[in-house]
Amino acid sequence: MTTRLTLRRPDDWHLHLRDGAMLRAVLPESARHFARAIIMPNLVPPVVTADDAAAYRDRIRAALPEDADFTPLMTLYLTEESDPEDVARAAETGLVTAVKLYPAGATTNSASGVRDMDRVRPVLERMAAIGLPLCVHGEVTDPEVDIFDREAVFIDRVLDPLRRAVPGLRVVMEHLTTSDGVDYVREGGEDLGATITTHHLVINRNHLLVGGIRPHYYCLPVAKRERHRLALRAAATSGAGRFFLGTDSAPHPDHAKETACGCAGCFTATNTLSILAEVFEAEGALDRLEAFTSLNGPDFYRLPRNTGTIALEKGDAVEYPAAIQAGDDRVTVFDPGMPVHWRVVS
Ligand SMILES: NC(=O)N[C@@H](CC(=O)O)C(=O)O
Ligand SMILES: [Zn+2]
Ligand SMILES: [Zn+2]
Repeated sequence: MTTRLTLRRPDDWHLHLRDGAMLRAVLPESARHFARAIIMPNLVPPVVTADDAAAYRDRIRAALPEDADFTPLMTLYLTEESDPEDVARAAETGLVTAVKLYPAGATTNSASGVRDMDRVRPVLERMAAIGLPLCVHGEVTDPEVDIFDREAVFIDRVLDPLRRAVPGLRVVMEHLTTSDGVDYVREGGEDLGATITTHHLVINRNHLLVGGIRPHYYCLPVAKRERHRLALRAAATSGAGRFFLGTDSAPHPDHAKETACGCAGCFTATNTLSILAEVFEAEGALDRLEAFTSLNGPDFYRLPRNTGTIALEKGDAVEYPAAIQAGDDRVTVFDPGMPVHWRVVS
C-alpha cells in the first residue's frame, strides 16, 4: 500500500483570491502548496486593462507571506470595451497569461461580462493570432434555460460556434460539471483544454439539496447529477492531457452564503490536495494525480513544469480548520463529507 507520494509542485489553473483582508487571509492557503495559479479577474470593479492587472499583481505580491514561493498568473476580464492592443501588449510583456470570458450575469461579479459575442471578435482574433488562451465560464444566462442545462447549452449555442468562427483560438473550459463538457473537450483537439475543480469530483446535486439546503456546497456551475460527477472523475483520473486542476476556490464570507440569497462559491484552497489524493486513491489512480495537478496544466499553457516537489503522507484522518478568519469575516472551508487521510508534509 502506498503511504507516501511525491509530486512535482502543483499549480492551480483557476483561483479566486479577491482583494484586501480576504486576499491576505486566503493567499497563504494557496501559496503553501501551489507554485502558480491563474488568478481570476472578477473583482469589483473587474480587472479589465493591463494597468488593472499590474496593480492587482502587485497587491497580491505584497500580500504574500515572506517565505512564499508563489507566482500569480494574471488574467484580464473580457468586456465589450476591451482593447485588442491593450490585451496583446499585456500578453507580449508576460503580464497576463489568459483572458477570461464571463457571459454577463452568469456568476459572481459578472455584470460587466459579455452580452454580444460579436463585439469581442476583434479581441478574440488577436488572441488567436498570438496564442493567448481564453478561459471561459461556460454557461448561458438565458432565463428559459434550466440551470442544470446551462453548460451543455453553452457548448452548442456559444462555444462551438465561437471556436469555428475564430479558428486557432485556444480555449479553457473552466470548472467542467457535465459529461457533455467532458465529451466536448475529449473531442476538441489540442486547442481545447478544461479545468476540473476539487469539489465537483466530490459532490453532486444531492449534497446540495437533500436533507436541507447546504449553502457551502452552492457554486456555479451548480453541481449536477451523479452520472456527471462520475464522468468528471473519470476524466480527471484518466491522465488525459487536456484536463487539469483548477480549484475555483472562491471564498465568500459566511454571512454572504448563509442567507436568503446566498453567493456561489466553495472555498477549497485549504484542503484541496488532501481531498484530491483521497479521490485519486479511491479511483485506483494515485499514479495519475501528478498529471492532473502538475503536468497537464503547464503543458497546455505552454509554460515550464515546476521543478520543486511536494510530498504527501497517508495516516490518520487529517484535521484542518472548519473555517479561516478574514478580517472580521469567517470563511467556511469546504467539507468533503468524508475523512481524508493524505496530508501534505513538505
Ligand atoms: N464558482 C463560483 O461559484 N463562484 C466564483 C465565480 C465563478 O468561478 O464562476 C466566485 O467568484 O465566487
Ligand atoms: Zn466561473
Ligand atoms: Zn471561478
